[in-house]
Amino acid sequence: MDAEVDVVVLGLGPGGEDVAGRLATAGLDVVGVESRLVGGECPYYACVPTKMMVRATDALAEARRVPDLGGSTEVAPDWSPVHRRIRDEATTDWDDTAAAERLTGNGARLVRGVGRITAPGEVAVRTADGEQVLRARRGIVLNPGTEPTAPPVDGLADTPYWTNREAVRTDRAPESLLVLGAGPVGLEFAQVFARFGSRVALVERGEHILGSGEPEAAEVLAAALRADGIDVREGASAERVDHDGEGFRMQLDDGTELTAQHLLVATGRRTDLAALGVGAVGIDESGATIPVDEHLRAADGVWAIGDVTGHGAFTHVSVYQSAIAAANILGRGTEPADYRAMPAVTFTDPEVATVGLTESLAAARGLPVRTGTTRLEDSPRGWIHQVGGEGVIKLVADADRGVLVGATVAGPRGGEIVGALAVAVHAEVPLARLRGMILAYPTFHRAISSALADLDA
Ligand SMILES: Cc1cc2nc3c(=O)[nH]c(=O)nc-3n(C[C@H](O)[C@H](O)[C@H](O)COP(=O)(O)OP(=O)(O)OC[C@H]3O[C@@H](n4cnc5c(N)ncnc54)[C@H](O)[C@@H]3O)c2cc1C
Ligand SMILES: NC(=O)c1ccc[n+]([C@@H]2O[C@H](COP(=O)([O-])OP(=O)(O)OC[C@H]3O[C@@H](n4cnc5c(N)ncnc54)[C@H](O)[C@@H]3O)[C@@H](O)[C@H]2O)c1
Repeated sequence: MDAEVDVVVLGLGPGGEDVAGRLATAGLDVVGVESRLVGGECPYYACVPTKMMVRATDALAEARRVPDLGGSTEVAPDWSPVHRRIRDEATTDWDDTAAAERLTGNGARLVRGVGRITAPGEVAVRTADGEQVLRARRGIVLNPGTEPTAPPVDGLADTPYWTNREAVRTDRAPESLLVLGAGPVGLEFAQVFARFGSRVALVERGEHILGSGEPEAAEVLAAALRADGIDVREGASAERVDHDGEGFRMQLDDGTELTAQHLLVATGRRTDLAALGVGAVGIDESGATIPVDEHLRAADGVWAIGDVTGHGAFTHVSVYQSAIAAANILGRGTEPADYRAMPAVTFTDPEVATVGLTESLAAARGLPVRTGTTRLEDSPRGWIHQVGGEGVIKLVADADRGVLVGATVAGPRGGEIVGALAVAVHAEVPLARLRGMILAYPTFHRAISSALADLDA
């Protein structure tokens, strides 16, 4: 049935679900349109299930460190509790009933189908029963997220390769796995499966793993992955991929041939803006992202949030933007979006956590950059921790303003340690004040003071 409503939310990822709930709770007539699962990628195929995997692998890794520290252990990895947890606790067998009820419980309506903007203020939804047209009086919020994408490697498209979606659903760790792409997706899965006994090779065409992350952190992580037995190949490109019904064969540009039972393609994400029909509201359909202003406005009566905005493909960004967009739609003033202290954590062991700018990004912006670095294993806590205590803290300062503009922590609990540095970047705490802090002995975060000292050296 066609309908006239206040707001249509097209795509219900973490931000879309949140914005629909906020607007409906505020009394607006809201329809959320979702073609797959309410909640989006994060709870069913991404953050939550992968972090359940990581939790299990961290436990295995710590158990394997016992002989170095205090006794003996016998570790026999078993994927079945991980799979059970993902299927039963995280995703309820990839069923979104609870999320859909949460949405409707907040007063929004749900239309299941593929939506497309057909005119300003108009969304046509292809549902199981035909087409439904929704007219939005106040506006449309776009939260379509991203789909996994594969590079144009000869033969690849004809093979049954995995993306994150198949990898999350697997009921056994593969005997062997090729991972193409060493961004956060490839890195997390490569280590998880290696620690569950898979023979893993990781192929990255960039100069080093971790993409635009700090090279010092990439080096620490690459060493840890190699210690896990992963064949890490940086600066390597796949030329051809074949599948013979049993397994994969990958030809690299240096002539090497790699084989494995499964292939995970983790080379990034894309959104089909033309399929979303954004040209109907004057947005360039050929771009990779939808440009938004600081209140998430993409066009007259159109807001966009989440991965599609290009401000960081993270759940915390999607939900952060949702609050700002909702306030703007409701005519409530808010602070404009501010990404200066954007945090990101790759949940490997060691965790690699960043906030704000890397050294090269800061330099590219023309800032007078100073950096300070310290190794965690040289700190009292790292030395006490011993095995698994390796890592690095790198600080990036704007020398003229005397504040941190970025930081990276690679090490045990790096994602927690970076919280302190995120406060410093966000609040622009003067370096002199930071140096005056008392940091508990012997914590990992106390090593921040050594990195600050190095900043002055
Ligand atoms: C393996 C993996 C691990 C990750 N781990 C983390 C992590 O630990 N921490 C973190 O912060 N982030 C993580 N991410 C990123 C995170 O999943 C995304 O940033 C997050 O899901 C936010 O995305 P979103 O809100 O833009 O939309 P998405 O979650 O992508 O959801 C968009 C929704 O829109 C729907 N949709 C799209 N087009 C239409 C249409 N035309 N009509 C109807 N519905 C439509 C889709 O079906 C989908 O459900 C991970 C990603 C991956 C792949
Ligand atoms: N812990 C987290 O927060 C987390 C975890 C997973 C994913 N994510 C988000 O999901 C997004 C997607 O992650 P991703 O890892 O798929 O993408 P990505 O773009 O971050 O990394 C892809 C990697 O693949 C490499 N690559 C591309 N084409 C290649 C080729 N032909 N051969 C070899 N290597 C190739 C790239 O150089 C890059 O290093 C990220 O932007 C991230 O924000 C976040």
